Amino acid sequence: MISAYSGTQVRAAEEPLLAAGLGDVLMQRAAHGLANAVITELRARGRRLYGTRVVVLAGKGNNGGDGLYAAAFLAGRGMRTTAVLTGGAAHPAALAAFLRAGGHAEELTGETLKPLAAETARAGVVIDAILGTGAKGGLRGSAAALVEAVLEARRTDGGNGFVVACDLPSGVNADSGEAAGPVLPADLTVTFGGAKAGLLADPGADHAGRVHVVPIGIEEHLPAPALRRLEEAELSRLLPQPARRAHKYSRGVLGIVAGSVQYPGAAVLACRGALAAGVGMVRYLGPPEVAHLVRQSCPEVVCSDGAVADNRVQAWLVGSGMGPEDHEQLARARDAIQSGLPVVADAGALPALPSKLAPHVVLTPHAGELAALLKRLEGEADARFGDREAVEAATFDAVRKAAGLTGATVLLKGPATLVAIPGGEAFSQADGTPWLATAGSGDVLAGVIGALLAQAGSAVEPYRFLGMGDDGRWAALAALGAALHGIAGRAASDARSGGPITAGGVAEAIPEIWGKVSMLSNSGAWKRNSHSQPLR
Ligand SMILES: NC(=O)C1=CN([C@@H]2O[C@H](COP(=O)(O)OP(=O)(O)OC[C@H]3O[C@@H](n4cnc5c(N)ncnc54)[C@H](O)[C@@H]3O)[C@@H](O)[C@H]2O)[C@@H](O)CC1
Ligand SMILES: [K+]
Repeated sequence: MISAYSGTQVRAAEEPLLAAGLGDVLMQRAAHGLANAVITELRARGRRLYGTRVVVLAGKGNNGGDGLYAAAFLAGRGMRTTAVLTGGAAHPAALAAFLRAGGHAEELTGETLKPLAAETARAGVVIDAILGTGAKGGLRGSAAALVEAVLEARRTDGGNGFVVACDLPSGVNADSGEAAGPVLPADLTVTFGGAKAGLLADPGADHAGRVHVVPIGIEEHLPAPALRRLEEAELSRLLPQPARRAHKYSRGVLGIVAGSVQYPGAAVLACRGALAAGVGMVRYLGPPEVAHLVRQSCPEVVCSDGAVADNRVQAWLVGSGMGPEDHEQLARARDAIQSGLPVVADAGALPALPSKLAPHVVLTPHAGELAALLKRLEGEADARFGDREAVEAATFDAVRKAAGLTGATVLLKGPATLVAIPGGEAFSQADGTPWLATAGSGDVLAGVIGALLAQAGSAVEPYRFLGMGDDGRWAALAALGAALHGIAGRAASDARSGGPITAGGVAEAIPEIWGKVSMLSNSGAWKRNSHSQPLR
């Protein structure tokens, strides 16, 4: 699991070591980690160190100090290093070490801005160390102008140097991932002590590139993370396996209220997602025309046009492919949401939610749907997240706000899918491929999460190892669903040499992904499925 922290959490964890006079030691560890990452990257690209040009953009704080010490180390390895001092001053000891190592420093002024931007754009390696966790707002003034000029120079002259962000891309908010000003997108972010939450939430995640965490000795002082990302070991642990004496009802029955005469395919895809994700049985409730199509495509599904109360299920999925005119389906969706059972509320169910929900209700909006929901809840006049762009500019804040206002677990779909519960605990999963942005993909995801809710029952024990409160299990299941869906999408595309995929193709890829992931033990070794018989 990747654990990510707010800037404040990391700074608090540094406090005891700073008080013990270890500030410079921490900085040296960070700088070594950064320099080593640059060397590893150059070697992986088959580039020699000696003579390669490095430009470090160094702010006046400790982030700039890390960058300068790292550049000093690289200068010692024969790299040609220039420091651009963006804040009119620099960390004194780090600058002295950099100059001693043979580095060359330039002040950023109105006159030097253009040539320094051109030099940065041409450099083989750029270390972005303007701002770190001490940033207040985005890049401003001459540092902002420099980054804009570098971006422009790269656009026009095609510079393709490798950009490494020191701790986080400068101007990205460490807590939220927001970027109020220009940002130099990184190929790699080398972050210290623990990942910052803003590196796992868009738009910060988009700017961060790959994220590499360098331990610096503060780890034991870190609190529970602000954001978690499940990796294969946790996914393997969370995936349910049928008991030897399981029957279809004990394995979980999912009721699906989805699709409409206008969008019948959504019902089919939600059913296919659910069937692929291990549920014992799917019951479909909807208009006869849609039920007919569901029966044709998924003969495993039991269809009816009856009432929610007449169907014994362990969880519901409601809303995919439904519109405001589908009164009968919306009435069923409301009944399901009020049943007290775990529910996935998707698409058409989102505008019709009751005002107070609980974390066993999992909302699955995309950015546009989340904006509409927040606009309704916050009131049009005060809405900070009035449109899709506002949500996309601050995804982590938006999803936490929605969880807080509704009381539900909220999953915001995107390249980094975020899941939050009202208490603030959250997950970020980025397992997929941009090919997943295809019609019907969300219906499959809703089906997968519904299936996981149906299989989970009310048990809390299997989730304890995540170190979250009991309500966190709903978010964990939603994150597990997002991960399965993402990995399956990637596998489906890989099977076509990286080509496009369809929503149906994602559903088809899920069982094999499930099998592969569930056979990975926590130590990363292969294990036997719990239901398989020992071979003698
Ligand atoms: N505190 C520690 O013990 C450690 C800190 N480390 C590094 O230190 C960084 C944090 O250092 P600092 O607290 O000095 O903060 P930063 O280096 O992030 O920046 C602080 C400086 O930038 C200015 N500033 C803030 N917002 C600005 C904006 N929007 N535009 C222009 N200037 C702005 C501030 O006035 C201040 O002078 C971390 O990101 C990490 O890289 C590491 O060396 C590890 C140890
Ligand atoms: K930085």
